[in-house]
Amino acid sequence: MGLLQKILIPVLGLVLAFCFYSSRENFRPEMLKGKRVIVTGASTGIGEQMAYHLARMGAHVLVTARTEAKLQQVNGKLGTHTCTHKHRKANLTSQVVERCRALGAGSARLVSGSMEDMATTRQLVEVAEAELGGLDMLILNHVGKSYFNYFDGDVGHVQKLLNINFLSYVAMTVSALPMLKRSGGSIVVVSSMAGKVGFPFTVPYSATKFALDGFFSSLRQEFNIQSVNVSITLCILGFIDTENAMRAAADVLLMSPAPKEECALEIIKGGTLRQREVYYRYASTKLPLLLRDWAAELLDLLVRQRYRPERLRAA
Ligand SMILES: NC(=O)C1=CN([C@@H]2O[C@H](COP(=O)(O)OP(=O)(O)OC[C@H]3O[C@@H](n4cnc5c(N)ncnc54)[C@H](OP(=O)(O)O)[C@@H]3O)[C@@H](O)[C@H]2O)C=CC1
Ligand SMILES: CC(C)CCC[C@@H](C)[C@H]1CC[C@H]2[C@@H]3C(=O)C=C4C[C@@H](O)CC[C@]4(C)[C@H]3CC[C@]12C
Repeated sequence: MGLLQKILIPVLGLVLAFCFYSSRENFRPEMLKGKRVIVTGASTGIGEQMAYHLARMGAHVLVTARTEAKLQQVNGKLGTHTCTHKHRKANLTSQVVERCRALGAGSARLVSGSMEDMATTRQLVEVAEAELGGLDMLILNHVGKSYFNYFDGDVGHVQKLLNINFLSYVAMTVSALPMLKRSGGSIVVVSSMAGKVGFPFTVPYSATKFALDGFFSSLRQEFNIQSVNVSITLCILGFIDTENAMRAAADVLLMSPAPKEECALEIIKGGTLRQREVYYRYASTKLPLLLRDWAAELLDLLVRQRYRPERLRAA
């Protein structure tokens, strides 16, 4: 009996775990060929890298961001295309879009507008319907600008950030759902470790990311009960080396960031395989979360030890 408990049961557990994981479908880039995908917040960072991966895989990509320099580049000249409309619809040439086309995208187009305004979300989805004739994957990735410092008591900023980082995700989902139901498509929600655990210096941002978990994890349950064939993948990311993140936090954090290119690919893989959650990097996100429910104070302490508050920039 002793031998059975010590050796056989763990071995059986390992065999079962191996069978479970190896029976899962493997990712192949061809899975994205011809798929119609929206990537929000794709002018920089992880969103930009996702657009390039999707383009290489032959997807039809529709990228969004506000109208800023990088997306205003027309025919190689920065800022020559001045925009008089609040929301420029469809088919604008941009740096990111140009590169997507060069990389082999089925098609690539830009729709710009601020996600602070819920009317924009509806317009974005309408353009997708008109131009792509449907939608297979909605990747919600954009985030509004915030500060990396002690909470400053600005309630208006929390509200604004909730609009951009949370409510617009809800509104985009509601508008895109009929198309996603028709295609049996996927919703990919880019969140953060800061949406699972409280970290210092990102109070408003963290609130918006926790809200995403509440909304989309509940919605996933309802989809399941109602047999709605639309997957929801919540992505839990650690520190990633995007320009904005590095500028805000690299001096203060005692940890090395993971590469945005690999991060972008892992998000696409997880969404395509219809995984419930993506953890990137796995070891530095999933493992600390094991502590969260059983030794929360220990996790809080370990986290604080990785911060250098004396290096915060004066607010
Ligand atoms: N980098 C990191 O360390 C981590 C990132 N994440 C998550 O990954 C995702 C991407 O992060 P990252 O690549 O670093 O972000 P970036 O700051 O590089 O990109 C943010 C994108 O959102 C767009 N955006 C900003 N404000 C608005 C707005 N009001 N309306 C519409 N679009 C807007 C920006 O374009 P524009 O300004 O032109 O509008 C840009 O394309 C986010 O969801 C973030 O929370 C999670 C954990 C860690
Ligand atoms: C020690 C471990 C348990 C892991 C800790 C990981 C922590 C430190 C990681 C996980 C998520 C990360 C933040 C994030 O999600 C997004 C941004 C936005 C960007 O513009 C500025 C940087 C910032 C605040 C990241 C800072 C570092 C965070 C808190």
